[in-house]
Formats: sequence, structure tokens, C-alpha cells
Amino acid sequence: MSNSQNPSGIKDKVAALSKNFQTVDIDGHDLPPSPAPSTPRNGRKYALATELVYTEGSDQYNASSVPIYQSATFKQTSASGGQGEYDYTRSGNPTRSHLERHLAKIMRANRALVVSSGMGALDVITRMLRPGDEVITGDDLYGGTNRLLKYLSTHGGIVVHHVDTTKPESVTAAMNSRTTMVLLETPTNPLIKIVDIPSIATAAHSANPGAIVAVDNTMLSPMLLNPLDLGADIVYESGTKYLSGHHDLMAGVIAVNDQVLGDKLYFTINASGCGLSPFDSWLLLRGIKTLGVRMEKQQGNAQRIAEFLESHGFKVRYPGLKSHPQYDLHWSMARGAGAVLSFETGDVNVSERIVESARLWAISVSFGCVNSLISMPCRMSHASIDAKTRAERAMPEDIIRLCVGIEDADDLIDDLSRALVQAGAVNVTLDGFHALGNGQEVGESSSGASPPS
Ligand SMILES: Cc1ncc(COP(=O)(O)O)c(C=O)c1O
Ligand SMILES: N[C@@H](CCSC[C@H](N)C(=O)O)C(=O)O
Repeated sequence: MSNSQNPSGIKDKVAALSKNFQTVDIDGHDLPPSPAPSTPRNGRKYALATELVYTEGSDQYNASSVPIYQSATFKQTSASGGQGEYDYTRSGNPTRSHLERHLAKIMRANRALVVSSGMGALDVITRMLRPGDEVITGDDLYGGTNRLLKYLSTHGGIVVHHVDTTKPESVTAAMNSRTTMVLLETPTNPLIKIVDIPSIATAAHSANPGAIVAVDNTMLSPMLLNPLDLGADIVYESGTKYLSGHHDLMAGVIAVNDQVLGDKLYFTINASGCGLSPFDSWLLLRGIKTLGVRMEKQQGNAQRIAEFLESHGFKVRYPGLKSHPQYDLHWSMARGAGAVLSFETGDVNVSERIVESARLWAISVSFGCVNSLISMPCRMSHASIDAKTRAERAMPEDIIRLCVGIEDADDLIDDLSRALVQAGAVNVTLDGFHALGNGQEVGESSSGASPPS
């Protein structure tokens, strides 16, 4: 390059300098590594609602919204490679890093990792298992989790014990020195059973100090529960649900405190290539900002709807109701009841008619979205669990799951009332209406098992 093209020789100087000093750009400006993450956890400085929206970026242009680094590759400054913070998006991407560090803070973890779905997160976690390892898990589990565990027990030589995790003594009885992982959900999906995380974590670690206690926190989100503070080693969740809140992306989040564990999980993510894309990382980061207000509104609505159904004679499962058999246990761990509840009608056909009569409530799987959803888990989200297993696990075929959104609660109740009447689920009198055929106790199964899909 001639001096006329480069009068002061500044570019040569900068090029030489930048080999050693990576934060100087081509024009010699001091350049912070692009978007520096939200501050790593250093003790909670603010209330969670504040932390959700507060991110300290040091983007070179002070962008208020973290930029989407839609790039697969990052140029290096020398042929020896590995000098820049990023080289390839499968291994790391600034938008994803920002999200991960923001999540670590919110989840009260030392490290968070984001992948392409909640099931992707569980896949990464279970890749730590080896043939002969034993896993203890619940008898009421999200259908996809059950399916992956079944696959691992059929094809991977992993022994999976499904026990009633609401009874810590059942979990303890299944433990031995080969127990490598205890996998918990609370509240369970869809029976809304509560699991005592601290007691089970203590028992698992004393049976085998190397055992990993992993908690699926999808139902409550970090807004309402922090399993790592209760003795869990890994917390993971489907970011498709509350964290993002709009059903416009799929994501999975994993968080840990142990550095070695974090490194192992990261290795698998890089090796298998399931890290969350830059655009979905950005969308998830945007969704997280409103988690506090969404959850507050959603669980306020859910409480009203649970009380409405119970007051009209339905058997309702929701930890915000004093009638929940594990009300005290739930509130000893969590800061809220969440926004998923289920109820029974006593008749699978009546349940079907209710679901199909609702208008505001969309017939849809999933939960955590701003819109209210209604579903029959045995035919939808949990259809991958065969009818025989569902019956053995006392999963009522008529159970209806409500995933409550942010709409006006009166509108939701009006729509549900109309659906209950239209479906013939209630006895209407001059004084109001009352559930028909609700002679069931929690956990008692009704007839009418439908075939697995
Ligand atoms: C409790 C629970 N865990 C995990 C998952 C899996 O998440 P994803 O659908 O994002 O893979 C789901 C739902 O799909 C779920 O309900
Ligand atoms: N067809 C899907 C069903 C997804 S269910 C989603 C969510 N976890 C829920 O509980 O509603 C599948 O087979 O995985």
C-alpha cells in the first residue's frame, strides 16, 4: 500500500497493534468486544423484575437493543486462529452470549446455555449418561420427556425408574450407587403435583455424591422458582414457554453453578451443534424483558379461573388453591402458583365438548404464551405416553389443561362458562350452575382411554 493511500501509515500501525490489542478497530478507535454481556452475576443487585429488563451493554454504538449478529463466521486477525472471542456461531455468537449471561443472572446461576428447544436441553443433559447408569424420575412427566427417557432406556442402556416423586421416600427407595441422575418437574405437567426439591436433592447426593439432580422449571420459570437455590445441580426449561411468552420461537435453557458441569454441557452443545440461533437468541432476550409483567397478570388470571371452577364444583388442580394437597410444600419453595391448571369433568366426551366449545381459549398444546390455551393432555401434549402407561400412572383421560394468558379475566370466565353450559358439563338452575359428574378424587382415573398417537 502506497503512502498516498495510507498517508500517515496509520492502518499499518493499527494492523500491527491489533495483533496484540484486540479492542482497537481498523481506524484506531478503542472498541469494546461487541456487545459485552449483561453483567455476570455478582449477587442480586436489584429485584428480579428490574434485572429482567436491565442489561448493561457496551456495544460500540450504544445500541439499546442488543444487535443480532447474524453471521456464521468471525474473521480472525492471524493465521494461528483462535485469537478473537468468536470464530464460528456453532461455537459461540455475541447475541447468544449476551442472552446466556443475562439468563445466568436471572436464574441465579454461574452459567447459562441456550439451545434450540427444551427437548434439546434435555438431550444435552442426558448425554452425560452412560450405559448402566440409572435415572430416577417422576410418574407424571411432560410427554416429550417421557419419550426421550424411553428412547434412552430402549436404545442407550440407561435404566429409568418412574416413581411418585411427590413422595420423597419413594425416590429414596429407588436410589443406589448407580443413580446418576434424578430428573424432577414441579408442578408436574399436567397433574400439577408438587415435588420436594430440597429433600430429594439431599437424599440423592447422599446416595451418590456424584448424582446430578436436574429440575425442569418450565412450569414456573425463574420468576417463581430457583431450583439451584434448593439443591439442584442443573435447572433447565423450555424457553418456548414463559421465558419467550409469545409462541414465536423454540428454545431451551440450561443453567448450572458448577463450572466443570457447565464446561461439559457447553462441549456437547458445540459438538452436536444445537446452540440457539442469533435471531432466536434475540427474540428470547426480548421476550424475557416482559416475563415479570406477563407472569403477574397470567397467574392473577389463573387464580381467578381456578377459584371460579372450584366454586362451581369442579375438581381443580392448582397450587394457588388452598385445597391443593401440597399447598404448603409448594409455597415453601416457590414465589407464585404459575398459570397452568387442570380440572376434570368425569367424562371424556364432556371434556372434549368443553374444549371444542371455547372460543377465546385456543385449542393448542404448550403454555406460557400471552394467549389462553385449552387442551386435553391425554390426546395432545401427552399422547406419546401410551394409554396403558397413562392408566397405570392414574392420568385421568378426561383431564382438561388450561394455560392462562393475559386477556381480561372476566372475558375468559365468560367464555369458559358458556363452553361449560354448551358442553352439558354443568347443571343450570336459577341460582347458577354446578358441575355434573365430578365424583372424582385427585389422581383417580376415568374411563374412556384414547389410543396413543
Ligand atoms: C415441562 C416441559 N418440559 C420440556 C418441554 C420441551 O420443550 P420444547 O417444546 O421447547 O422442546 C415441554 C414442552 O414441550 C414441557 O412442557
Ligand atoms: N407434538 C408434540 C407435542 C408438544 S406438547 C408441548 C408442551 N410441552 C405441552 O405440554 O403442551 C410432541 O410430540 O412433542
